[in-house]
Amino acid sequence: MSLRRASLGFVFVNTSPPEERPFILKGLELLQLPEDSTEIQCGNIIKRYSYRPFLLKDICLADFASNFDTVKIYKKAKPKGKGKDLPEDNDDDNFEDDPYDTDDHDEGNASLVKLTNGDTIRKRKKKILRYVHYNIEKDCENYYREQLMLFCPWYTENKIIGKCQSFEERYEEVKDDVHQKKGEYEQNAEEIARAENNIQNFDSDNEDAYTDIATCIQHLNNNDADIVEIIDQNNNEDLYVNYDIGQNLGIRQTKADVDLASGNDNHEELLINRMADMEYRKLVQSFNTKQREIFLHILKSVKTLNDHFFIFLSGGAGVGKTKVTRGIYQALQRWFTRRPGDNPDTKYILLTAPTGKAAYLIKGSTIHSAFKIPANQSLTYKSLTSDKLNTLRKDLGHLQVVIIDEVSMLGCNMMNYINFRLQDIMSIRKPFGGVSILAVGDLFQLQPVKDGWIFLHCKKDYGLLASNVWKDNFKIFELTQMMRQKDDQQFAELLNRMREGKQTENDIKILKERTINTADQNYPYSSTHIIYNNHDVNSYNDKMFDLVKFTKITSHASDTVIGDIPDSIKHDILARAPHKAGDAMGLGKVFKTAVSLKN
Ligand SMILES: Nc1ncnc2c1ncn2[C@@H]1O[C@H](COP(=O)(O)OP(=O)(O)OP(=O)(O)O)[C@@H](O)[C@H]1O
Repeated sequence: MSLRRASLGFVFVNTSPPEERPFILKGLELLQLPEDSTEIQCGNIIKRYSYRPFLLKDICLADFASNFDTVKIYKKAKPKGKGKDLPEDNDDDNFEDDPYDTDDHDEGNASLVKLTNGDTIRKRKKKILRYVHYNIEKDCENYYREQLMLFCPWYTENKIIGKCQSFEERYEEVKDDVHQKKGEYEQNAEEIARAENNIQNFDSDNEDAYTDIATCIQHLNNNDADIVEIIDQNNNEDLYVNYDIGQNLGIRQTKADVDLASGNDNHEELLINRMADMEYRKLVQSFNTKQREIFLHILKSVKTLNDHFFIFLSGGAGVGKTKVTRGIYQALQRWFTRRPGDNPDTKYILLTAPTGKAAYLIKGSTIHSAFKIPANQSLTYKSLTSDKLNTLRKDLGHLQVVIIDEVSMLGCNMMNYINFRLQDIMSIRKPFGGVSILAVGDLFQLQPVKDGWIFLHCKKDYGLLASNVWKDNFKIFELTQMMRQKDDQQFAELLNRMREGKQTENDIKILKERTINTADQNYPYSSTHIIYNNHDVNSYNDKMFDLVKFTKITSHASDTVIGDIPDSIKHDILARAPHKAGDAMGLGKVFKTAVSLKN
């Protein structure tokens, strides 16, 4: 289960050796440090643990990280003027490293614990603990160091080893305590490790082991059989079936892979947050020649070139752009997290789209949210404050590839904004900060809203004088083979002819035959409607609402400000809340719905 959807929170402790741990630089307070000070890093869990007071001397890092959160102390101050003491966007304290863990508090709360560096923590609901998980066989010293670091109390990290010559030796001295403490966090850890080992060394002798760990195997086998059928329908079946993506990606070929290639599949990959290996391989095996070409080209660029790539993957409706993008995303995700100890949550690739709906369809993020671009504002580039930039760097600092779907809806000013934002995040003055871009879409489809086409010169930020990042950098790769099936295919071919203005008289006739008037008895009210402007959308929705005979509900929005802050500030915040739906990201004051209506 993805931990993002669990009811418990989780915390990741980076147990890599100190010299390999990334850190976040302090903001403006750096300027106030003495010249010879080396205290340039922001706080983090491990540092805070070493600052714990005597009262917590016996707790280990695992308990500390899992049980305690940092809190910000809110000093009650009398507001002097309108909006004067509104909470600020930036917190000028030492908690930039855990922006989502912090909580506001009054001074003098007895449940708070003060650390020796002045920070404050508070006991909260226990969180699930995640850490690097070194492999005892491949990296045993780091394995033992990690166990000691997490499950034995310490104050100075370089003294964890004690007087011993190796971490293993020290571990032997305290292993009973470590086991006991570890058991609280990892129940059945040894059995799971054994099962994982079995899966990796899968052979015919223990193939039944899968039924113990995955009871849904029969259901999956049935699904797989369907997918294999699709592969079999392909004219070049040998070519695809024998193509082994594993070799290309460094994934060892297992007995299960061989079985899969021969259609005899019974393998289930137990991985979190990504497509199962088996499904992924089948996806790649089903690519046609051109799809495979672009897929391999991108993989090769990532694996062999030090330089980045800018590719525009285009093609008409139904040529498989989305399908190939899914494959590329999965392949890159595996490539970037292939080393043992790589944190699977590190963002090396971003899957984005210009609108919420397009982002939802690819299970990605909108460009606005991924790059913290303010909505409803002019696209003149604004740098982030150093605190916000540090937070974003922490999240996206390892970025290697950005995939932008439905790129036709992305305007030239927005493209410019992304270019500058990535340069700021990566601190590299090269196009897109040295991050590769895969733009996917069809410029004959939807065009940008309130922005110019991507290939035009933008009019902001001296854009008319500058070169155009799209024209200067991007190379086009076009998919041409229509892959839609049966009835869909005929219609998609018609659309593709229209796309190029080459529609026939018969095409026009077919389209005209399909027009229907609202006065018609068979008018399909429940079909999706595309309406040109918001005003007509609202009238249509009101009409539908009136027509519905089932239970109707009308909700009126009411804005409230909660929190322990003075009333005058609450009023100020409320006064700033937008009233029009257009200013509130489409959220109106009245929401109407009814049983049987869908939005
Ligand atoms: N190599 C393939 N083998 C079998 N089916 C395929 C292949 N490539 C694509 N398809 C199928 O063709 C259909 C269209 O694919 P996809 O949605 O990826 O195309 P698209 O170019 O993104 O289309 P659109 O621009 O309309 O969104 C899907 O049903 C997909 O599963």
